[in-house]
Amino acid sequence: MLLIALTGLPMGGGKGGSDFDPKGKSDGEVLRFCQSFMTELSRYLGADTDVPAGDIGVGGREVGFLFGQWKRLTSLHTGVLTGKGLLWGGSNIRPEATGYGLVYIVDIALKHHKDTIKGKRVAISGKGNVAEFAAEKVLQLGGIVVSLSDSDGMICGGRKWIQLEQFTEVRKIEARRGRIKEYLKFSKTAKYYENDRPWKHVKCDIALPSATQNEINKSEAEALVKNGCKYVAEGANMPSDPEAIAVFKSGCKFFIPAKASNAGGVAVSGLEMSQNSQRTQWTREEVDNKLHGIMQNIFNNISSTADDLGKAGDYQLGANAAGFKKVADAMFEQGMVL
Ligand SMILES: NC(=O)C1=CN([C@@H]2O[C@H](COP(=O)(O)OP(=O)(O)OC[C@H]3O[C@@H](n4cnc5c(N)ncnc54)[C@H](OP(=O)(O)O)[C@@H]3O)[C@@H](O)[C@H]2O)C=CC1
Ligand SMILES: O=C(O)CCC(=O)C(=O)O
Repeated sequence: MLLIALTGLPMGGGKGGSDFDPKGKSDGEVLRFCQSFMTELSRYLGADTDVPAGDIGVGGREVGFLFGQWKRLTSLHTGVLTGKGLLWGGSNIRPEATGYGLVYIVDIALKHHKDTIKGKRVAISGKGNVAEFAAEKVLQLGGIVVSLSDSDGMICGGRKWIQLEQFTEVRKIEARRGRIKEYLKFSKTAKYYENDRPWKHVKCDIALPSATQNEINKSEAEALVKNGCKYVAEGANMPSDPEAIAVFKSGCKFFIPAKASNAGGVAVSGLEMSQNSQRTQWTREEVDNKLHGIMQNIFNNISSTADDLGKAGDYQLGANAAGFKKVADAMFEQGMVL
C-alpha cells in the first residue's frame, strides 16, 4: 500500500492512497507509478489547497518522483509537496520530525509527571520513518529501545541489543526496505518473532506504537500493562483500538493520542512551506528548536484543556476538546454557524 497525507491550509489533515504494493518493485516501477498517480492527483493540489506529504510507503524517493511529475505538468516549483529533498526546497528535520516530536512530547509529559525517560525501557513498533527516528531520539535521551517491528514480525532484546552505534544498521535495512529480521546478524541477544507484534513479548515502561492503524488490541494492551508499561504515546495514526485505549487510560499513568503526539511531522511540513514561501532554509538546530517548542505547546494545550474540564491527566479528552474547540470557534467567527 502507498498512503499519502494531504494537508490543507491551515494545516488540516486528510489521506489519499492506492493499493500499489511497492515491496519488491524496481525504482523504475515505483517511478512510473508515482508519475501516473501525480498526473491524476495534480488537478486537486495547490500550496493553498491540498499539499501531499509522505506517509506509509511514501518517503523521500516517492516525494521526489511525485514532485518531479508535478513540476513537469505545471512548470511550477512551489511548496506544493512537503518532505522534499534538502537540495530542492525540503526542510531540515522533516524526515526526523514525527519520531523526534513523539519522543519530545513523551519527555515533556514525563517531566510534568516528575519522571524521566532516562533508563526507561521503550517498546516501539515499526521500523519505518516514524519508528526509526523515535528510536534514535529515545537512545539519544538515554532510554532503552526494547523492540522494533515490520509487517513480517518483530525483534526485541534487553538493554544491549541495540544502541546508537549499531542503529545505523537498522537505518541501512530500512533505506532499502529490507526486513527487520536481518538485524539478527548484528546482535547476539536479539530475538525475532515471525508474524507477531511486540506487545505480548516485552517488558517495558513506555510503549510507542509507530507502525500502522489498529496494531494494538485489548489483550495486547492488557499484556503491556501487566508487564509494567506505565506510559503510552501513539506515533502511528490510530494504532490502538478503542478497547486498548480504555485499558491504557485505566492502567497507565498517561496515554497521549496520535492527534497530539505525532503532530510533529505535519508541523514541520508547515515549517517547510513557510521556508518555501520565504525562499529560505533554516538550520537543523533552528527547525529542531521550533519542533520542540511546538510539542511543548501541544502538551500545554491538551493538559490545560483536560484540567479545565476537571479531568486532569486525561490527554485524550484534552486533545479532542482542544481540537474541537479550535474548529468550532473558527466556524462561529467565519459565520458558518451563529
Ligand atoms: N511519516 C510521517 O511523518 C507521519 C506518519 N504518521 C503515521 O505513522 C505510521 C507509520 O508511518 P511511516 O513511518 O511514515 O511509514 P513507513 O512506511 O515509513 O513505515 C511503516 C512501518 O510500519 C510497518 N507496517 C506497515 N503496515 C503494517 C501492518 N499491517 N502490520 C505491521 N506493520 C506494518 C512497515 O513494515 P513493512 O516495511 O513490512 O511494510 C514499516 O515498518 C502511519 O500510521 C502513518 O500514518 C503520522 C504522522 C506523520
Ligand atoms: O507532513 C504532513 O503534512 C502529514 C504527516 C502525516 O502523515 C500525518 O500527520 O498523519
